[in-house]
Order: sequence, then structure tokens, then C-alpha cells
Amino acid sequence: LRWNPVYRSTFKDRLSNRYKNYMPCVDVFVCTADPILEPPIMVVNTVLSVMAYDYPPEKLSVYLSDDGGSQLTFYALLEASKFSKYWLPYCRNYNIEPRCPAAYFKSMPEPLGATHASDLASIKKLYGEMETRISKSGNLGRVSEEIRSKHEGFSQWESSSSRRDHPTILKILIDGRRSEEKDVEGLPLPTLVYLAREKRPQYFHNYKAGAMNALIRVSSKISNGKIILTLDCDMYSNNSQTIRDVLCCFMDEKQGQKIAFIQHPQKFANITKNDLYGGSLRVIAEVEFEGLDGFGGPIYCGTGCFHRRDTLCGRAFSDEDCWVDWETQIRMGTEGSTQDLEEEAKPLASCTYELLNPQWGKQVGLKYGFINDDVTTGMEIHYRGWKSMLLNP
Ligand SMILES: O=c1ccn([C@@H]2O[C@H](COP(=O)(O)OP(=O)(O)O[C@H]3O[C@H](CO)[C@@H](O)[C@H](O)[C@H]3O)[C@@H](O)[C@H]2O)c(=O)[nH]1
Ligand SMILES: [Mn+2]
Repeated sequence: LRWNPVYRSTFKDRLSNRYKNYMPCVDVFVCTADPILEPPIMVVNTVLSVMAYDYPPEKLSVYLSDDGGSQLTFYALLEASKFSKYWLPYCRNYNIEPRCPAAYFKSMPEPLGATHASDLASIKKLYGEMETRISKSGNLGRVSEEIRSKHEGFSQWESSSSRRDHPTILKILIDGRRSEEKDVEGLPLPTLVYLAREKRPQYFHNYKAGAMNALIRVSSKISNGKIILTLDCDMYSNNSQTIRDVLCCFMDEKQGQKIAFIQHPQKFANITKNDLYGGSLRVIAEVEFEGLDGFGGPIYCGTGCFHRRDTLCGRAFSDEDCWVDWETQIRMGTEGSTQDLEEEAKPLASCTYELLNPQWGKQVGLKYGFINDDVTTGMEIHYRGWKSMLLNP
């Protein structure tokens, strides 16, 4: 065996030319667990960065799982859903990077002319106002009655609800199937969903793996994207082209069919000047991962990773049966109202669902019982015959 690092690059223009109308639906899962340790404004920045991917919005759905079960986080997502109607057109018109608003404003963007300057000033103002409203609630420690009375979503919190004891709270804030969900320029928006799975003190919830498995099931009813991106709430997307990059690999006719997941390295923005603690993870990101890619692929690291839905749900690899029809999209529940869809999906996130379906956490979904469920899940996928890839654009 020889160390055989692999460095990949993609040809996105060819993908677009060839598969224009046949690209799969993509579901993005963002996980959060605590409105104090993970401030809602940071969480919605992550959400906005992926809502703004350069990808057809009708094929993109973003889910926020809130294990904190917090009205503060829900309120922030509600604010973000309104802000996205301005943010997405702004990103599109000026083709900006990164599309995480906080990171973008911090980068001190130079406007390209007078119109851009005025648009930049107004979007910055809108963002600032949203941030102020969100932090007001944060400082208060609760969402005011005035705000609560304006959106029916808040009524799902019962007076007895606490983070460890509450029913499933599910709200489709933007239903991409509905034609009236448009941005300020009249273009469609991606679907946006808030989920706080049911929590009861007598049931073990399996931490992040449990949250991910609830998301896999709930999203299968709502958008059922064939590709799933998992993101921690403190990790934004720094490149709007990433979905297209990833699809170049998954849809590659020679190698793509063997690929179960595509991992991106974690990059941190708040590293000390001399990187005293080695936070840039250079050995992992620049040596080990490329080397692993030459031996069947890197491990799954929990965030920044695109999976095939069917593999995550337990499908084994076989040479005869590896062809994927990316074009057809079985979108569940295309009929019916948003509310019907919510009611249909809710039972999938209940505490008892997995008691009746004990394959979850074992053969299906993220594996339970490990502190690093991501690594063990990735290794099991490899064991079932699949390969993975590293993309480090
Ligand atoms: O009960 C829980 C606990 C955590 N999380 C979320 O899971 C993510 C990761 O948790 P964190 O406490 O930040 O763990 P880290 O050690 O920073 O995470 C690294 O290690 C984990 C375990 O290997 C991976 O799952 C992560 O993706 C990876 O970034 C965060 O977004 C949390 O909000 C939940 O959703 N529910
Ligand atoms: Mn973390």
C-alpha cells in the first residue's frame, strides 16, 4: 500500500449544461440544541447561508432541528424567513460570497457602483433591525406576548412545556409547493421547516443522532430530497456553488454510483493569531483526508457532509443495483394544505416512534450508542460497500 492522496476538482458548467432540469432535490439539516450556548442569531445565519445556495429553490429545503425546543430559536427562524425574501435576491443580483449575512458584512464588501452601494446599505439596515429584534427577545429570555400573538406557530408551546418535556413542534415556515411563497422579486423561495422533536423525561433521546433520525423521517414526508446535507448550527456555507460541486461527483457516470457521502473539511473563523491550539486542523484537512480519499474515502465528520438519503437509511451497495435515477423525485404529500402536511409528519418525530420501529439507530439512520455517532455511521456505510469522497474547494 502506498500513500495516495487525491485532489479533486469539478466542472460545474458541464453539469448545468447536461442535467439542467434533472437535478435532484436537496434537503439541508441544521441542528441546534441550546439557545444560550448557540445564540439564535448565529443559527439563522447558518440557515440563511444555505437558503442562498445557487440552486433551484423549488428543489431546496432547509430544516432546523431544535433540541432546545426554544421559542427564541423559533422566533429567530421566523424572522429569518422574512429576511430571506430580501437576502436571496440581493445574493443573486450581486453574486456575493459568502452568503452567511454576518460573515458577509464582516468582510467589509466593496460595492460595485451607486445602485449596489444603496442596496448594500438597505440590506445591511434590514439585517441590523432583525438582529436587534432577535437579541431583544434573547435579553428578555422569552418571546413577548405581542410577538407571540402575531404567529400561530407559538401556540404549539404549551404552558407546561419545557426543553425536556414537550410535544412535537413542527412548523413549515415556507412551503415551497405554494405559489404565493415568493421573494421580493417574485421568484420562489426554498422550503423552510422548524422541528423540535417530542421530548419526554421517561424517554432517552439519543442526542444529535436522535435529532438527525427524526429529521430524516419528517423530511421524507415533506420534501424527500435524495441528497441530504448535515450542518452544525455554528458552521455556515462559505460557497454558494457547493451543491453543484457535490452533484458533479454524485452524478459522475464512472465513479459517482459508488459514492455514499461527500465530506468537506471543517474550517474555523475564530482561530487565534498563531493558531496556538491547532484549530485549523491542518494535518486532518490537508494530509489525512486527501490520503483517505485514495483509500475509499474519508470518514463522516458530522457536519459539512452530503449524503445519499437511501444510504443513510440503510441501503447496502451492490454492483448490479447501483444505478440511481436522479431525475424522478418522489415528493411526498404534494397534495393537501401545509397544515395537513405538518399533522402528517408530526408523529414521525414522537418519542414512541422508534420503540415501534427499533431498526432506527441500528440498521437505519444515524447509529446510536456512540459519542461520535457520525464516525461510526460513516464507517458502517463503508462496511456496507460504499465509498466516500472529500471535496476541499
Ligand atoms: O442533543 C443534542 C446535542 C447536540 N446537537 C447538535 O449537534 C451539533 C454538534 O454538537 P457539539 O456539541 O457542537 O459537538 P462538537 O464536538 O462540536 O461536534 C463535532 O463532533 C460531533 C460528534 O462526533 C459531530 O456530530 C459534530 O458534527 C462535530 O462538529 C450541534 O449543532 C448541536 O446543536 C443536537 O442537535 N442535539
Ligand atoms: Mn460544535
